[in-house]
Amino acid sequence: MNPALANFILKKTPASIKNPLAMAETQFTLNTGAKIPAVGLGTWQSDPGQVKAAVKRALSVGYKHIDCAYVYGNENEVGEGLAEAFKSGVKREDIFITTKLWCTYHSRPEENLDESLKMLGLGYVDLYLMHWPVPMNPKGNDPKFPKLPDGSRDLDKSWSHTQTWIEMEKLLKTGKTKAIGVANYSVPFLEELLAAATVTPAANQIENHPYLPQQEIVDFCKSKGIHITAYSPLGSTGSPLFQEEGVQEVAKKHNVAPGTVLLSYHVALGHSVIPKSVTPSRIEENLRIIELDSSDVKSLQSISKTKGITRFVYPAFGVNLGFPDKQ
Ligand SMILES: NC(=O)C1=CN([C@@H]2O[C@H](COP(=O)(O)OP(=O)(O)OC[C@H]3O[C@@H](n4cnc5c(N)ncnc54)[C@H](OP(=O)(O)O)[C@@H]3O)[C@@H](O)[C@H]2O)C=CC1
Ligand SMILES: O=C[C@H](O)[C@@H](O)[C@@H](O)[C@H](O)C(=O)O
Repeated sequence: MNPALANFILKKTPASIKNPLAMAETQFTLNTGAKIPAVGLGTWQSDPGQVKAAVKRALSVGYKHIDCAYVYGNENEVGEGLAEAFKSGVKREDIFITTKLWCTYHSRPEENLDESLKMLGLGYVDLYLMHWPVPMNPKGNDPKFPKLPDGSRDLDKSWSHTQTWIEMEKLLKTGKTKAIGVANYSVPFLEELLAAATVTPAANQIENHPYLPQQEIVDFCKSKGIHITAYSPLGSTGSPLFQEEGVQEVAKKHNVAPGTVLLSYHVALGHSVIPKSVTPSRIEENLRIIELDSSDVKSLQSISKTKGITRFVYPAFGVNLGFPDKQ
């Protein structure tokens, strides 16, 4: 452990909180039998110029899990950070790397995975996710965000997300990914996928926090053995959930920062969580996970009943993705 961090934890940890770093080392078991670390570093909107240092820092202070995506446009730099971490002794087999298939590659998952692996400088990833269940035109006017003349996203209506999944299943035999999963799947989309699937997704990565509990998809995934990874746990850009009074109350009770509560909440639920930061002190801070009791969890889960539902990430695909708050 980084001595500076150990010192920080010792000084800041009230006696009632048992070893928050050990809590951050929690792992969950996927339906493949592999372990996924509870806490990972997010990399969306982590600028080139910053993300290499962020990845290096994270791995040096104890992160074992990095969340990436082709569409983030920074996998090259994430790869540089990984390479430096490997040089300083981190072992590939000790860390868990997720990346994601972008929408314009739905009919060509292996091609997109190969591009990500090349940029990341890896021979395999631990988890490959379908980023959104929405195929976009692979031959449109932009390789990532093709648009129609009216400005709307150019979707590939000749291809279905279930076909994409069947193509993704084939990746398991290549050894280029250890597991496959989905992201941004609602119950109706997941039902459709499962009806066509031979392999049950290992994970569903969804937006999840006290303003968006998504209990219906969380329960559905649990019933099917699909692990939940919570994205935008702090409310995404600018971490707006730090200002939420209900979160602050629980933070005050435990004498920790609101971020610790927002992250510990998912670990208490048995979910992984992937906060993004490029700020060294925050990267370290986000490894602090405490044990929340059931009354804390209940009070965090009830916040949206009074404050309403807020979904921070909902790209304008122009498609009904089946989430109840968007009907
Ligand atoms: N599958 C999908 O479609 C999606 C996946 N994701 C994944 O989830 C990750 C996390 O979600 P994201 O939307 O980035 O948002 P987060 O909820 O992780 O919030 C990130 C923001 O919070 C700030 N922040 C981080 N830690 C702290 C802290 N301790 N105190 C104060 N502020 C803090 C960051 O600032 P700074 O960096 O400047 O420190 C940044 O502005 C993404 O990076 C990505 O990997 C996210 C969205 C969609
Ligand atoms: O992972 C992060 C998000 O899903 C992000 O990739 C999308 O919101 C993308 O910017 C889009 O506009 O479709």
